[in-house]
Amino acid sequence: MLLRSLFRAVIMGPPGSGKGTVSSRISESFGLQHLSSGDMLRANIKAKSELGLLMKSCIDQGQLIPDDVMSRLILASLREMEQSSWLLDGFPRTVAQAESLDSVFTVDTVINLDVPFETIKERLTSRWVHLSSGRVYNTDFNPPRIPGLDDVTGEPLTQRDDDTPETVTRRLKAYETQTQPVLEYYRSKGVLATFTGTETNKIWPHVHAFLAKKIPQSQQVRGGV
Ligand SMILES: Nc1nc2c(ncn2[C@@H]2O[C@H](COP(=O)(O)OP(=O)(O)O)[C@@H](O)[C@H]2O)c(=O)[nH]1
Ligand SMILES: Nc1ncnc2c1ncn2[C@@H]1O[C@H](COP(=O)(O)OP(=O)(O)O)[C@@H](O)[C@H]1O
Repeated sequence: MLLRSLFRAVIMGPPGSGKGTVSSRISESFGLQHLSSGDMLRANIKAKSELGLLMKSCIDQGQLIPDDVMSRLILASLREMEQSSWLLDGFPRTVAQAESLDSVFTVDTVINLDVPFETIKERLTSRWVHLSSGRVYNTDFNPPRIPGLDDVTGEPLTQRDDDTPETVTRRLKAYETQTQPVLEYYRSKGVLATFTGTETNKIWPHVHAFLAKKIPQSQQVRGGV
């Protein structure tokens, strides 16, 4: 068997900062497996499990899911990806979650998308998603080829129940109070890399150049941006 070193990364940033969009580009360029906490939660909700109902009520109110539930869910998935290089998107969102991740895995790098709140609010109300794949569109930035339909499957796109202006305000508040301390946690460990800007297409080349230096050449799928 060919042994190679594994690379484990986390992507952080306020809701709507472009984590999902940048994660897709990172997976495509560097072959990291993308695990999105929000996509996992929405899959649980769609399956209508009892836990899914609890999750939906938290999400729709713009609140975080309790740490113990969240850590169990994510760590179970990561244990199944023991042999993979991965990119975690949306987890950890609290210092307690970061500590539980740390107790099992070493995070090599944390990419922090630093996008102003004013920029984000407009984006989220024009976000459209394909629920089962997690593909994300925007009526201004990256519209689907046929309005309202997913480019790959042709299935209808939907808007998220938590992308209303009121819930976005609550999510940004939760980010400030509960998630920003996680940035400090990773900064003190020396693994935080912050990318500031208002446009994903301008931020992305910097993220690409940064990762190209960190990830062994053998793991990179494509060279270009
Ligand atoms: N106008 C604009 N929209 C963007 C940009 N980058 C991403 N988006 C859109 O903003 C919304 C939020 O992006 P997403 O990647 O889902 O962010 P996340 O919530 O951090 O995962 C989506 O509808 C994206 O298509 C950008 O540079 N400009
Ligand atoms: N790590 C987490 N801890 C607690 N709640 C979470 C976590 N990840 C996602 N959620 C819940 O799911 C919602 C949507 O998350 P996500 O899809 O990552 O949205 P966004 O990328 O727009 O911030 C969050 O507002 C929160 O209620």
